[in-house]
Amino acid sequence: MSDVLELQDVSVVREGRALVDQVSWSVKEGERWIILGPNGAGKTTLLNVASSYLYPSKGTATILGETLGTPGTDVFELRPRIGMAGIAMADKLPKRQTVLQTVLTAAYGMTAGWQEEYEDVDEQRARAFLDRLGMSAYLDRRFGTLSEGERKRTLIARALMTDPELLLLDEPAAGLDLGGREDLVRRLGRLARDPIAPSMIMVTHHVEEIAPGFTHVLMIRQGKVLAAGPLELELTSRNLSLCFGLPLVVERVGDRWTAQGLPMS
Ligand SMILES: Nc1ncnc2c1ncn2[C@@H]1O[C@H](COP(=O)(O)OP(=O)(O)OP(=O)(O)O)[C@@H](O)[C@H]1O
Repeated sequence: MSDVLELQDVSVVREGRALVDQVSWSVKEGERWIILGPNGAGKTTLLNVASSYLYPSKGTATILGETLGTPGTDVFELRPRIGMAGIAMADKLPKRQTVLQTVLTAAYGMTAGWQEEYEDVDEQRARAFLDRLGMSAYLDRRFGTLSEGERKRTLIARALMTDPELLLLDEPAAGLDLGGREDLVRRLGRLARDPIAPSMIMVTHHVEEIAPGFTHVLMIRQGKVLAAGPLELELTSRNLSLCFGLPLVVERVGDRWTAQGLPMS
């Protein structure tokens, strides 16, 4: 299996502080990773490196075989190979665009613009991805009028539109109600188990949001890797407690995970 992402001793330093601190991590083709960690741990910073939008201050980051900051690497060729769904992207998209337009513009590497002649085949693909994310009833709705959950599902459909080799999801279930979360987890589970779906990395704060089909976990705290490896081996009560800084018990229930704090003595 080839490497989709290979970080070697990567640090991201801002104002003298390492937001990501000497991280070495490799993601192989077909793996589906969860990044878990408390607020401010450096999860989004790490995802920004993986998306090629942030260069390491130290160390090397190789994404889909391209090493950032080396002469042979053109990030403008690399970026369309990476799908990214997160709040930062939502803010860049025009609120007046319809849901279908929002997804379609991704095929042309744009956030806006409806003057282009779109190919039928692209429109069919956009409709198919939106259908897969349960958004068929919203094709003509303006993006800015969507609920949090609907927006998140649209962004995932949009990220899939370029047929990425690597899909990055930044807290896709944040802000969703219980039904919305479970619906999204089910859809992400279907995607994660699809053998032709891209390699995936999902940032989350909650083990309950880990969809079946995800295979590995990276736990970070204060920019440092605390644990990295297969979920069954690394998602333990001990690691989770160290990661979040309080005693936690994690359990696997069927093909899902749940965690809770130990009662105070
Ligand atoms: N440009 C910057 N300059 C200085 N500090 C920054 C900068 N960007 C982020 N930080 C800090 O880096 C740390 C890590 O931020 P990051 O967004 O990666 O954390 P996170 O794990 O995604 O957090 P959350 O779970 O709250 O979203 C935070 O303490 C944040 O305040």
